Amino acid sequence: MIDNRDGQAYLDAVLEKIRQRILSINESLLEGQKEIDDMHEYYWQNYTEMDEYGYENFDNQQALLHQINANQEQLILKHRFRKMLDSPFFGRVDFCYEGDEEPEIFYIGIGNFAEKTGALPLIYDWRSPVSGLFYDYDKGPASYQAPMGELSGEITAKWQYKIRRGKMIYAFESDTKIDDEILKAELGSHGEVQLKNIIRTIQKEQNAIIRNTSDKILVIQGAAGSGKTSVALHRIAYLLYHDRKHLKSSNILILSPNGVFSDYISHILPELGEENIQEMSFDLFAYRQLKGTAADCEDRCDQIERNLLSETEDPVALEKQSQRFITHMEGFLLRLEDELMDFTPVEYKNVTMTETEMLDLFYNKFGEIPLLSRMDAVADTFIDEVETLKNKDLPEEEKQELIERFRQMYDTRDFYVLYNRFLEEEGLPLLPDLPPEERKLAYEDVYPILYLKYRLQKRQGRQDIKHLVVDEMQDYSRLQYLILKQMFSCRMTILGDRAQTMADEKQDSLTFLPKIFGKDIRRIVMNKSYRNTVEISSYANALTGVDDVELFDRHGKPVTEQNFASLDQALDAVVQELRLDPELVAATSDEDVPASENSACPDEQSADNAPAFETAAVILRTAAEAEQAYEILREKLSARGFDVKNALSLLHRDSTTFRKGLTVTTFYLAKGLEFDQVFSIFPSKDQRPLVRQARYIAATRALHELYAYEIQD
Ligand SMILES: Nc1ncnc2c1ncn2[C@@H]1O[C@H](COP(=O)(O)OP(=O)(O)OP(=O)(O)O)[C@@H](O)[C@H]1O
Repeated sequence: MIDNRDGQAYLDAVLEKIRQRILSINESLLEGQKEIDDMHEYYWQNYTEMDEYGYENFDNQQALLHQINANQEQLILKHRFRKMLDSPFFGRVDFCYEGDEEPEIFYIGIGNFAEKTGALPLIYDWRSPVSGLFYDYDKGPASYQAPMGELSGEITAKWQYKIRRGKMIYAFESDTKIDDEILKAELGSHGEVQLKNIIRTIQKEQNAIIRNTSDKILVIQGAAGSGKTSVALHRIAYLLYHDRKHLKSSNILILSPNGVFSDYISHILPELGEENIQEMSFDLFAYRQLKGTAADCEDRCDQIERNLLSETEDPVALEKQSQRFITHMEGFLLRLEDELMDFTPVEYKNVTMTETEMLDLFYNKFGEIPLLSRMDAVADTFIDEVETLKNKDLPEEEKQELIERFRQMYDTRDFYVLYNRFLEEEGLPLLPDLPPEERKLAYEDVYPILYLKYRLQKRQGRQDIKHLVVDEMQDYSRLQYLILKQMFSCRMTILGDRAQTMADEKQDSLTFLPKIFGKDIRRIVMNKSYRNTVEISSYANALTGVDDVELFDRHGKPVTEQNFASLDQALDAVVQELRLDPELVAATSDEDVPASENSACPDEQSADNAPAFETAAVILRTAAEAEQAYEILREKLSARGFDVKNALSLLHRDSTTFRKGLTVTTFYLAKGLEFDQVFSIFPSKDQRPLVRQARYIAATRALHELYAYEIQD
């Protein structure tokens, strides 16, 4: 019997059990492999004599598949247990059930662990019902939702542990939820370059979102750095754990802003023991959907660059984003029902469909089918009639010819042409009259045309997707949400921050989302910010007048504000202030980083003993400015012997990976990411609202140090 009252003794005993379990998995993997080899052997020796109907062969195949799956499961388990050897648990709750005298002790870790399958767990997965106690309660009365109903009692003790490479680094009893000192140390550390998993320190309000299974559509408005992305990913891990039967990782889709962001978050789910999930940008999806309509489409980056380079936002582009435009388009769609059609009777092999018959089918029987797909249904009816009367099937070619004759009754089936008609009605400038292969759509036209397509043509909804995550919700227009609603009828987690809108005016999606999705929506606000130090948050919030954010009490170096005559001089200052630690940057994995550095909270205030960082970013306004800064930095840093090849990168719109070291990029590509040190460089005379937003986005990317540089020329 293991003594579970002493954390250290429990650690030693559990580590031993995990090792034993891994050994026994190794044995069963070997046996399994032998079975597979034997089955192959048997097949090759006997396949000529197997029964002619293939029953035996089928049975063999099934047995083989079964064994391969069993081995696969064992391998996954082994992988999890090997990870647990590093840190088997991080928390403990002593819970005395109502009516009991003695508390039961629950250790909580990244996954369940029991001596053998079906035995009582020695460690409970952080997502298990009982683990909710750890995140939601202090010492005292508490309850949790078990499969058989709510269980109440009292928490008599709560412990927090840090274990690394199997060694206990600290263990202490705490009576607060998740001790602030531990959270401070976690936030102050810089041992990981991508987004971290936060299971050790999930906060109560975050836990409520992660474990919410009752609301169909959760909309989270969260301040910069409040943990929205982290919470969304932990929520996915939780949902997968709780509904393994119905929900697979392939049923979840994340709409993410770009490839780099996808890479930045890609390791979290595997780290939490789940498979990775599909990610896609909405712009790429739209581009694919409009392939036959236009050769190319602008994306969001093009649009932002265009806005940045012109003095004012284009009023026509703004009009195309408006509610009025959508309402008018709905009216246009209604009128098309009549205006698009030119019905003529069809006669084929002595069978005739009159105009009256056709009108009846078109507007009554098939009235529910989208307009541009409806004629196919009428054509099918006619073909059926011909086949019945002639008592034979028509050849495929003749059928196609007939369908084509029916389709000719549409004035046009080209969405681009239809859109132009709508623009003409609205008195807006027309798109150039070009063949599809020469058309390039401006960003503001992409989604209206896609919307026309979806309203006019039968489409395949994504029935395979059961949960959709939309990150950076403030960057999607009303029309984009209407399209999402048409495509997905599943559960959704939609998250974003109105303060990080990339337009002249802040977009509060919460004002129109309920109108689109109706009563299924539950709105949650997260206004405590964890990423930045108090100094950085306060500075950033003052930039755009954000005043409703609660700051986590972690202090650091004051923000450095400085003016320079040129970009070149500002970059000299960057080179001067850059505190990247070559050892940390060169380390290829967490293992390579000395434990003390990996876990330490850097002494951010000490000038002599300046902290050494792993990531830094120079964040600028436009792509051209970022490219120029990158080239200048390459020269300056090379001259100082900096490893520019491995530790300096330009992050551009087509980048797909997030790297350690110094990153040079624009504010809109830095969105969602974070860096130990940030140098934000903007032209001081550009005080347009969009560029003020840009400064805010850049500033809120900084974890520990922020340098706000302005160029005066
Ligand atoms: N409970 C927590 N414990 C430890 N770290 C946390 C916690 N919540 C958030 N963080 C940390 O705060 C930082 C910000 O988290 P995240 O990127 O998920 O926030 P966000 O709201 O999506 O930010 P933004 O909108 O500014 O991109 C990350 O470093 C994350 O690890």
